[in-house]
Amino acid sequence: MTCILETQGLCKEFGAVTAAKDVNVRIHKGEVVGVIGSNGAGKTTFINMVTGYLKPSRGEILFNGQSIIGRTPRAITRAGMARSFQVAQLFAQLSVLDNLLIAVSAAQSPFPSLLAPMRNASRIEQADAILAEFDISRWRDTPVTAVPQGVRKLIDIAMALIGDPQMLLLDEPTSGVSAEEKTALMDTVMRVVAQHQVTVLFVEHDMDVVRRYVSRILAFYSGEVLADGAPEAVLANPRVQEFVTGGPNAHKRAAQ
Ligand SMILES: Nc1ncnc2c1ncn2[C@@H]1O[C@H](COP(=O)(O)OP(=O)(O)OP(=O)(O)O)[C@@H](O)[C@H]1O
Repeated sequence: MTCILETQGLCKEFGAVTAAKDVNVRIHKGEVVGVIGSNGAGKTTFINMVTGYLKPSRGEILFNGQSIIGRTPRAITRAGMARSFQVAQLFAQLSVLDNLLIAVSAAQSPFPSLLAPMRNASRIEQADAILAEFDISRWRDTPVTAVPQGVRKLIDIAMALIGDPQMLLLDEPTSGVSAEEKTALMDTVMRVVAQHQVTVLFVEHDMDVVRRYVSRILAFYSGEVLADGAPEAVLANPRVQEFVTGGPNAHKRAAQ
């Protein structure tokens, strides 16, 4: 299997707080990896370092074998690694189409000009195509403020996919989305990323979602990788049950 992303001895301290401690991870092309961990375990810190939003205190990050330490988020996106955020980063007053046109324009030009017309036929065609892939074309001309939370999440992920990345990092794609909507949302996301043959790493708190979609789990605790492997093995790991999931039947107890 070809390694697409590797971290070596990745560390991050915020004053006295250790948010990442000697994180060594190898992600292979085509994997769908779930990142789990309780609040404050270091999941977002890991994603922020890998995507250039946060400078590691120490360690190395290789994307397709090349060091990306010190590169800007924009340079990392252009190299083929895109991301979405816990809270969708959208222009709320603009229509869904206009948000996508901004992403298309940014992906086409390294220095998008404010004077260049954003609405040209080929850009609109590209934006319409991705809306159709995510099955959200009916929201095309609606301002983002008026669309449901689940659709906002899809728009954010659609924007990340515009530049045709090789790898996509999703920070809590189902946060803020109702339990009933989660499966439909993730079914859509996984269908589209499979069509684009993108390697995916996503942070998720809902173990039902994790079990359903991932081929591998990375479990974080206190800035360290506590377990890394097949979902059944990681979720059955006593330390993961103690520090991350709260026991084998925690999700059933929480629902009672
Ligand atoms: N900018 C920052 N300044 C100071 N401390 C920070 C900063 N960002 C994160 N931390 C701390 O680093 C640790 C890891 O935080 P991180 O946000 O990565 O956890 P997380 O696993 O993503 O949590 P959650 O599930 O709540 O999003 C926490 O103790 C957090 O308070």
